[in-house]
Formats: sequence, C-alpha cells, structure tokens
Amino acid sequence: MAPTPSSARSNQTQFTLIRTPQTKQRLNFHPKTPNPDSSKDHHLPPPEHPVEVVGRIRDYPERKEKPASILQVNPDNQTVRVRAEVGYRDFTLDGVSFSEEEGIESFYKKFIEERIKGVRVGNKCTIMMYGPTGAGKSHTMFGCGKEPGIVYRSLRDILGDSDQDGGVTFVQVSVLEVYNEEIYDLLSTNSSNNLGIGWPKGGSTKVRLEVMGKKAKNATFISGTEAGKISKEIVKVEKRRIVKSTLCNERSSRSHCMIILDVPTVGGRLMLVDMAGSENIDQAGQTGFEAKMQTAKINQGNIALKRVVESIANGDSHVPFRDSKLTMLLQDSFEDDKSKILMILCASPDPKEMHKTLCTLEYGAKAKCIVRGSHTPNKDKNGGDESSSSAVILGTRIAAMDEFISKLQSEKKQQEKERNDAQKQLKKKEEEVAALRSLLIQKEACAPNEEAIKEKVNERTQLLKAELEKKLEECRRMAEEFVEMERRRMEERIVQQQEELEMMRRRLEEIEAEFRRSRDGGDTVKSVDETSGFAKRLRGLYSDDDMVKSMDLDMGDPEPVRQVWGQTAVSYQPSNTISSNLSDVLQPKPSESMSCNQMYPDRVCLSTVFEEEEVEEDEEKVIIEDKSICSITTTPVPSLNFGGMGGEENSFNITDDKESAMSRKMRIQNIFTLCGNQREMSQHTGQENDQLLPMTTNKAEALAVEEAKENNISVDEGNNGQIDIYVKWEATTADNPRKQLITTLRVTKDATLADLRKLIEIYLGSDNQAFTFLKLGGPCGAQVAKEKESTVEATSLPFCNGHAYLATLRPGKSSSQLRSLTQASPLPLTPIENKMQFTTPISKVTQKHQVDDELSSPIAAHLSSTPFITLRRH
Ligand SMILES: Nc1ncnc2c1ncn2[C@@H]1O[C@H](COP(=O)(O)OP(=O)(O)OP(=O)(O)O)[C@@H](O)[C@H]1O
Repeated sequence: MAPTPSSARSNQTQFTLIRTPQTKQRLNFHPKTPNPDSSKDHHLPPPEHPVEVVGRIRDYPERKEKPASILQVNPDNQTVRVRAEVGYRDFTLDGVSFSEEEGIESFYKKFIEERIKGVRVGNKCTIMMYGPTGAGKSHTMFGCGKEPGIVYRSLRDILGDSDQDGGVTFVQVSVLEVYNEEIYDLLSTNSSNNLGIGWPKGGSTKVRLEVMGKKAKNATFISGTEAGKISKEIVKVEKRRIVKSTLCNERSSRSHCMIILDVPTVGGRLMLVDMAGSENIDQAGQTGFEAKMQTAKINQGNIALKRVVESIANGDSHVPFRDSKLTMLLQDSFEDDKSKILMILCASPDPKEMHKTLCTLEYGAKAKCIVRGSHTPNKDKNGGDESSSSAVILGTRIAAMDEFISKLQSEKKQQEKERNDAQKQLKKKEEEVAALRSLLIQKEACAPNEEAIKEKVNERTQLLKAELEKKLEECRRMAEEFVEMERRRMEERIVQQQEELEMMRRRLEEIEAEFRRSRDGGDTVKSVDETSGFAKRLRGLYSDDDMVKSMDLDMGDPEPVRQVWGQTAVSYQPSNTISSNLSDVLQPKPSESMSCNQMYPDRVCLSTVFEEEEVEEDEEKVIIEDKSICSITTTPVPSLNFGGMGGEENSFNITDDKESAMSRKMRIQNIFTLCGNQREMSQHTGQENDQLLPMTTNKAEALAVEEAKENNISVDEGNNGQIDIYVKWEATTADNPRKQLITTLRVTKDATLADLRKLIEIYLGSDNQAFTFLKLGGPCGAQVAKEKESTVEATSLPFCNGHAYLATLRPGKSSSQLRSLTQASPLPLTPIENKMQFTTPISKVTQKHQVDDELSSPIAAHLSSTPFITLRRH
C-alpha cells in the first residue's frame, strides 16, 4: 500500500496517524486522468506482479506476560491492521501468518511449497526475508533445533527424500555472504589471509568474490542429490556468518546471506536471501566509527533494494541495481520473466516495535505493486515487433497503476470517513469538556456562596448561643430568687411552728395544771377524775417517774414524714435548719423523686421532710401523754361511704356480704351502747333533747342505731383498749359548702369528748376553730355543751360501720376560720399539719389503699382538703 502524493499531502494536513521517516521515499505517482483508451484494456492480460509479499508475525514464547498485540489480521487473511493509540493503518498483502498459530512447517506449506515445486520443474524463484533485526528472519529461514527452516525444507522438496528418490534431481548450491558491500563465499575458506574481526577463528578466512554481470564470479558450489548431506553443509557454513550482539538481537546477523540453489537439468533456480536487519544505526546501538560504518553499509544493501523496488514499481527507465552488491546479485530475480519474488516481511507484534513494523509493511506494500517494466523486455514470442510488445507492457502497467490508484482512492475515502467520525467524536468530547468546564466554573462560583452560608450559620449560632446563655442566666437568677424566697418562707414557717409549739406547750401546761388541780382537789375534782380518762391517763403517766417522756412530732417514724405537694420539693432538715442547697431543691433524692415521679410523672416534685428533734423535754412529755390517749393516723377510712354527706342519701356499706360476722356484732353492740349512752345523757342533762338537731343527717347512722337496739348487742371497743374516731364537720352549710372529714383519731376507750376536743384543737392548730360536738344516736342529733364534754365518753358517739366512732362537729360562729381551715395552704409546712389540695395524688393514695373506686372520689375530695398529721410512738 503506497499512498499517492495527494494522499501523502492529505496525511500531512489532516492525518496525524502514523508517519515514518521513509514517507519521503514513497513512490511518487503522477496523478493520472482515466486512460481514454482504457476501454481497450479489457483485452490486455492482467498485470503481472513479479513480487508477492506475505507477512510473518513472530511470537515471543519465552515471555510470560505478553503485551497486547498491535497487529490484527482481517478475516481474509490478507489485510493486516496496525493499531496505534490513535488510529490505525491497514496493509494489504498476499497473506499474513502469525507464528504463534502457524509454525514454520505450516507457513512453508501455505506460502512456499508450491513455488519450490515450480523450481523443481524449471522456474526461478527468489525468497527474501525482510524486516528489522530480531523479527525472526533467520529463524524462519534456517529454523531452530525442533523446526527446520525454509532452506532445508526447500532442499528436501527439490531433491526429495534421499532414501526414496536417491539422486533423481541434481542441484548445485552456493552460499554467499554480502557484508560491508563485499561478497564472500561461505563454502570456501582462505587459510592465508586473516582479516581480523568477525572472521572465523583458526586462521582460515572467507573468500571474497567479485561480481561479474549479475553473478558472483568463481563462487564455490556444492552439488549433489541428497538433501541431507547438503543441508549439513549449509548448517556448517551458515555459522560462518558474521553475527554480533546488538540491542535488538543477541545474535544479530550483520550480513546478507544468499543461498543459491540451481537445478541445472531443468534450468530452475532458487535464491534464498536472509537479509540483515533493516534497523538504523541508532536503533542498532552501534558506537564507534567502524561500527557505525558497518551498520551504514549493511543498510546500504537494504536501501538499494528499496530503491530498486520503487524504481521498478515506478516504471523508471533506470533501475539502480548496481547501487549495491546485493541488488546486483538480485537483478536477475527482478528482470527475468520466469523469476518470481516472494518477499517475507518479518514483523513483531510488540507495541515497542511499532515503528519498525510500519516501515517493514510499507516497504512490502511498495514491493507488491511492482509490475513488469519496460526494462525487462519480454520478447514477443510470436515474432511481433518490439513496439507493440512495449505497448502491451505499458498498457498492463497503466492498468495496474489505475487499479492501485482506485485502491488508494477508496482507502482515502475510508480514511476520510474515519477522520470525519473521529472529528465528530472529538467535537463531542470537546462539548463534554466545555460542559464540565462550565460546571466547574459554576461550582467555583458556588463556593463563595457556601462560605457565606457558613458565615451566616455561624452568626446565627453565636446569636442563639448568646440568647441561650442569657436565658440560662435568667433561669439561674430565677432559681436563686426562688430558693431565697423558699428559704424565707421556710424561716417564716419555722417561726410559726415555734410559736405553735409554744402554744401547745402552754396548753399542755394548762392540762398539766388541770391535772394537778384534779389530783389535789376534793370530791368535786375526784368525780372529774373518775370520769376523765384523759386525766386518769395523765396521772398514771406522771406517777411513773421512770418513764421516759419526750415530745417529738415525728414519733418513731423510721422515715421522716413526706408530703407531696405542689410542683417543687424542699427537704426540711431538723433543728430548724433549711437546706437551701439549690441542687437539693432542684434534684430531690432518688427515693423522694421516685415516689414523686410515680405519682406525678409530669411534675417536678417537692417533698417535705419535717422533723422536730430539738423540742424541749417538757413538751415531749406532754405529747407522749397525748399519744397514750390517742393516735391520729392518716389511714384512709376503709369503708365509710361519704357519698351522701353532700346532701345525697347516705349509703353505709351495710349490705356488704363479705363483712365479717364479728364486725357486724361489734357494730350492733356499739349502737346499743350508744343508744344507752344517749338515753343516759338525756336523763342526766335534760338539755340536750331540747337542742336535738332538727333531723338526723345521716340515715345510715340512725339505721345502725336501730339495728343495735333490735339486736341488743354490746359494742366491742376496738383493739388494745383503743378506739378509732372519725372526726368530721357537720353537714353542708352555706358557710361551709363542703363536708369535711377532718381526721381519724385513736383514743383510749375511756376518753371523753373533752379529751377529744383537746386533741382536735391541737389538730386544728392555732386557728382555734370553735365547734361543738353533735351527739348522734337517736333519730336526731344533739349538741353537747362544752362544759358537759368532760362527762361524755367518746364511746357514746355513734359507731359507724363496725370500725370507728363518728364525732360530728358543728362549726362555731367563726365560719371564716372554718373557711380558712378548709382552704389548702400552698405552703408545705405547718407545725403538725399539711393542708393538701391535690385531688389526683390523694386519690392515687386512696387507690393504693384499695379503697373502692366509688369511694375514692368523694374520699379524695375530703382528703384533699383534710389536714393530715402522723404521730408515732418512739
Ligand atoms: N517465530 C518465532 N518463534 C520463536 N522464536 C523466534 C521467532 N522468531 C524469532 N525468534 C527468536 O528471536 C531471536 C531473533 O530472531 P532472528 O535471529 O531470527 O532475528 P533476525 O530477524 O534474523 O534478526 P537479525 O536481523 O538481527 O539477524 C532468535 O533467538 C530466534 O530464535
């Protein structure tokens, strides 16, 4: 494939594919217009191509990792494509063979065997190995140990197997070497001259020959009919070739080797030419003047052969055969009509060798275009004149040229198409690059925006942080204020408690004084003493000097009394000290917080722990006296139904089937006792009947009394000589809209209402709420005069529900005091009471004590406003 000048120009301007230094040496075809006489060409014989070109691509069996091949063969096995990083070039040859797939034997059979048969019958054939050093020329020509090369296979084919054909064909074989533009006879040795470097050792030298005409003069030949013997000789003399280690080949042939095999009987001739490597000086890595000269002279043969090929192909009148010894010896091969040339292009698939491979294929493509020229006149065998013969030849050449030109044009079109595709792809890629670039620019433009956003976020964060800190500071200040306020409130409470304690102490002193008076007094006092269980009790206690008397509001509770109230919790420490520790305030102890959290999961709890330990000893004594008389508990009323106390019908749980017979009996006994007392009281006083309440406010109580009368059963006075008394306010009045269960007291069974009053007054505290007892036993209740209270026993009160006595209090004139009593104090502490108004938590407490659901609500309503006190014994 030789580009036309036009294509070469287009390559320069449009193609940047693959260029070689040899481009300038390309055939310079003149553009030709279509031959007007081309119509006449159809009778011309097809153009004769004396040179056929096949490619042999070597293998690298010794390499473990083979590089990707740059050579690719089309399915027609004639076009080899050289792939570069960008683009490719196709070369159309007469055949391509990969030594990896086809060994020497199959290559020989495919491309050479037929020609050798022609030689045997008188044809002339020249087989040239062309290619860069190390491409496998010698390997293909002479073979290796396992595979004999073309030389030995040709000999065997021409002479036949000596054992079978023995001497049918006779051949003469000359072996020449062209080195440094000199011809040497490798079959002859000259023992006298020693030419030095490169020559065989042992004193013998090669014989230099002169060229006479187109042949080497006086060349030695070996003749014979046995291929084996001749092959052995050739093997021997082939080793005399000058070889040298180069960068490209460890045993590089530095000379051209020609084996000329004549078959004189038929006039056949076979010329086998193993050319030296076609590399240039730099590639050969030769240094020094002599070495460079040597490489230059080796190349001289190659260059001369190229010129000859181009000249023949161009149809030049002069073909420079005489430019080198090699071309002089090959002249016959090109000029003889009977001679055919087979050029084997050896190439490497290694990408590193791409440049050499391209040069080799370009050279082969040129050689393939050679047609018989005018300088090889083919005498008209039919006796025609020379001019007509020349015209035929010229016509043939023109046809060949036209064919070549059309081929190049189609290649050019193909390449232009590929170029357009490549340009389109390039444009597409450029667009992509432009898009990416714009994206990049956009991103770069966005970068400052991100910075601005970050800055804003930082600013906002700082602002929020400052606000947060401000609010935190505010909260801290509020907490401190709150703590301070609580502290002050607590202090006030403490003062108040101290005052109350003082008042209690004074009251106890009064009681004590009364007690002394009763002890020291006459018969009048004695009667009081007999009737007053409380005084009796006091006397008993004071008569025992060994008894430890103490007063402690927290009587024996293993844990301090805790009342849940409000939304905060304060831990109140003994000795009137206030724990104002903020952490204590805001973070209650785990046990406290747990109880609080269970009851008020959504609230912050404040628990009050109230302990009085440093109370004066005298006060303690009095309290112990009180304790011995009664105990006030916060135990919820078990089954007392206060549903009817708000005006609705009372519904004591008298139909409870589960009530034990014992408790029923006790209740009936109690009612009888009450009834008896009522009658007794009426007889003694005579005034109470006048002051009977207009109606019994509690039907259940009346019912219980009647029941007791009917059954005539005495009441059992409770456990351990103590009885429980429910203390409640009378029915609803305008002043007192709610019924109030005040508390439950536990007193000795011989306690009088006067004793009860004292306890209730203590319980009610400094408010000193005025009240009178209502004695309910008959159909109507009656007020008990205050002065008569000491004569009326607590057991004369109505007995309710088999559990406790009911002390109903009628408020005195000071209803405002009652109101204030019923109103819950928001403050946690009063001396011995806590006024709670939290329905929900109290109802929870009552549920905890398993009060019926029906009862829980009204009881909770009462309990929520009922002051509690817990007194325990030490
Ligand atoms: N097809 C092949 N398969 C295996 N080995 C090969 C092949 N071709 C060449 N070789 C090996 O490569 C090395 C070089 O080959 P060779 O001498 O034939 O190259 P060359 O073209 O003759 O080089 P030079 O021009 O320098 O003489 C040798 O060792 C040879 O055995």
